[in-house]
Amino acid sequence: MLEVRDIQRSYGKNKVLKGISFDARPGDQIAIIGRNGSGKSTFLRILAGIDKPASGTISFWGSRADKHKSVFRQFTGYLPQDNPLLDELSVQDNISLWSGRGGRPSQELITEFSLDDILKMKVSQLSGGMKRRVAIACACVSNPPVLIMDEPTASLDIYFKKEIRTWMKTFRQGNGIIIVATHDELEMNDSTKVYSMENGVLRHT
Ligand SMILES: Nc1ncnc2c1ncn2[C@@H]1O[C@H](COP(=O)(O)OP(=O)(O)OP(=O)(O)O)[C@@H](O)[C@H]1O
Repeated sequence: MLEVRDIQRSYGKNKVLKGISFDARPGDQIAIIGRNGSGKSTFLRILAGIDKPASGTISFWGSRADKHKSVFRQFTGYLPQDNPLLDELSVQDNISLWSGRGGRPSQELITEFSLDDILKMKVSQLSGGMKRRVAIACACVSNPPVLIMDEPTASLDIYFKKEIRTWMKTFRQGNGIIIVATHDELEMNDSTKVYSMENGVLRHT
């Protein structure tokens, strides 16, 4: 269970988030849509613990995230909008870095994301779609119950889009929660709730 209450954030005089509140339950996919610059990425960074709100609270299964940094690490995987991978390292080294534990990624993760053939390749040698798939694998490496995804399929071809959407459905069927910022109608249609970010607040559509 994820509870978000009255999150506010400004950049200087620019009040970007004016009070964001919602709940999400296992199996939910919450889509956040909105115009460019409306604050979706700002909110997702706060949800992932990368950035701090000026006020408001986030709780994962009753644990207040602002009280303990480890709550974010335990409960969330985060896929940022831009490629978060280190291009000069191999796929395997990127995933190991993300896991924080070193060593080889689990066979389950390798199979799930079809990584076997590319494990030793440098990220710089991969296609954009494959980089996105590896970035999602990195976000999932510690098997988090909540996945925060910032435009996961933007710029992907229709085949990758379909595979990633199917994977997202499977993740939710396993009781995962997905919070996704998107401009993609199919991702909106897949979602259990769609909110629009307008003037710093979320409106149910
Ligand atoms: N680091 C920053 N410093 C100052 N202003 C920022 C910073 N990051 C974002 N902003 C501002 O906050 C507002 C929201 O930006 P944000 O990236 O969250 O929007 P978005 O909805 O994700 O946009 P897009 O759909 O284009 O990805 C914008 O006005 C942006 O200029």
